[in-house]
Amino acid sequence: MHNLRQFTVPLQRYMAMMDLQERNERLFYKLLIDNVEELLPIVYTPTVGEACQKYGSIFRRPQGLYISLKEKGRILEVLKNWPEKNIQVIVVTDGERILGLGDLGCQGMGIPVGKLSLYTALGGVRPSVCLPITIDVGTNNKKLLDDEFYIGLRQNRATGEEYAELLEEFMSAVKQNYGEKILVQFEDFANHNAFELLAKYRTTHLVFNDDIQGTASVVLAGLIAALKVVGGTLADHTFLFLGAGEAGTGIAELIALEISKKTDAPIEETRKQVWLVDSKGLVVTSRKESLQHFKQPWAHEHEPVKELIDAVQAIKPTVLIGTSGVGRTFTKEVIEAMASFNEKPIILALSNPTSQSECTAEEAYTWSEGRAIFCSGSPFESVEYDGKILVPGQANNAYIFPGFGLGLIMSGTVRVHDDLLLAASEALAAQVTEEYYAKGLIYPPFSNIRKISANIAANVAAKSYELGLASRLPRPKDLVKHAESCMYTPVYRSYR
Ligand SMILES: O=C([O-])CC(=O)C(=O)O
Ligand SMILES: [Mg+2]
Repeated sequence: MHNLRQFTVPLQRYMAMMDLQERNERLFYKLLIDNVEELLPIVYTPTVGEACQKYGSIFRRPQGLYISLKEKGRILEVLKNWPEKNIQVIVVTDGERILGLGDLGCQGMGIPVGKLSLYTALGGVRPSVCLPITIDVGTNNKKLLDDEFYIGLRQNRATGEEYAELLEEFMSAVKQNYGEKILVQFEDFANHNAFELLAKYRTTHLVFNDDIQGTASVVLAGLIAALKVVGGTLADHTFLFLGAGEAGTGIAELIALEISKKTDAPIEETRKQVWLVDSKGLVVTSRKESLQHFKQPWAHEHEPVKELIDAVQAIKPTVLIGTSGVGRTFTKEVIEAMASFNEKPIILALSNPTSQSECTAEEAYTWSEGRAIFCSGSPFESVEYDGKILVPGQANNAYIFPGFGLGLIMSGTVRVHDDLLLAASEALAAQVTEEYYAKGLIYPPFSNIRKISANIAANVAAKSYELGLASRLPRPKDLVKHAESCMYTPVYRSYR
């Protein structure tokens, strides 16, 4: 840590950490676990975003497996080249929508690498069973195509049948090589592929889309916890999203599902409490024909509204959630409006990395006179307002996916069911203690993440056994203990 702290530029720390991961894996994980709050922003959001943007020029050696269009017809063979034979989790991207940074092509590899290092550090999944994969079908990022250091195929993205065939070959090769219970986490695919891939493979493979389902589970957990601070039930709230992509519609659906389960109202009804704004304005019935299919369930009866501020005024949400990937869109007017009709407005600026956040913590607190319950996707420092220190929460997927994955693996779960996501949310929310509520916090600190992950894993596994999706029998009696006993822990002997 002493050496690492000599570097003042976050990207240099990132590079030093990547070198360490290569040179001494145990020390890498020991450091990451013992200094998680300090190092998470380095190996993960926001620095990993910058690393992906500059991946070509900071490249030293490949950290994962690249599968390109050129390997079509030989993907199984390529998988067999990876030195580890026993793989349990794959995180795969095609780099088309890296965080809120857009198409970074092959340089998106930083994301699967970073996510899997959190599987190990936060969720205790052994490093040797993790495989980062980037599928290279080209990039439409002109700047990268012209960059002499770009590491991927220099062509525009393959689409349509060519793309679908490559993905199909990949998914079947993965199952053939690693078996039925290999967990495949889709990460940072563009909307137009993400929903389709999830729908296509969720019935035949153990797949999980972190941007749709992981984000949803984390945000739902925060909202369940927030009820303790603001009162009422989820059903009493009205939700407005800016951004109707993977995160927005994924969160919206899980909220509607949870309310439906709690109130016995049909989901078609509970969806009406959730409103989405996309780049063309409020998603309303009159736009239905022209909407992409994943937005259609959210087209409600309302006159057209173009601007976010007007939608906020018209809908009067209690919860405002930003998932647009576009920074600085929660303006002073928007936050002030939220604060004018809510005693404690819940404001979640989820877009990553920090540069894409819909507003800063300071803006949310200042413009709401210190009353907002604010969380962001990427971390923000505490803010002093009116003599008080206000601590923003980080509503980041990293709370859920490592524990969620551990729960699936340790129970031998064969398919991901939405109820498992709800189980993960409830387990995370249950980790927020009175002490945190009193400070207005709706997420526990990352310093407790290993314990949190064990609890999430246990609750997910319990639900999986209950639903008959878990193949590892007999079911352990104490699932929290079992989760802890499964977790990889880098230990050093003390000679003192
Ligand atoms: O990586 C993160 O911090 C969360 C995430 O999945 C994304 O923004 O795509
Ligand atoms: Mg992502």
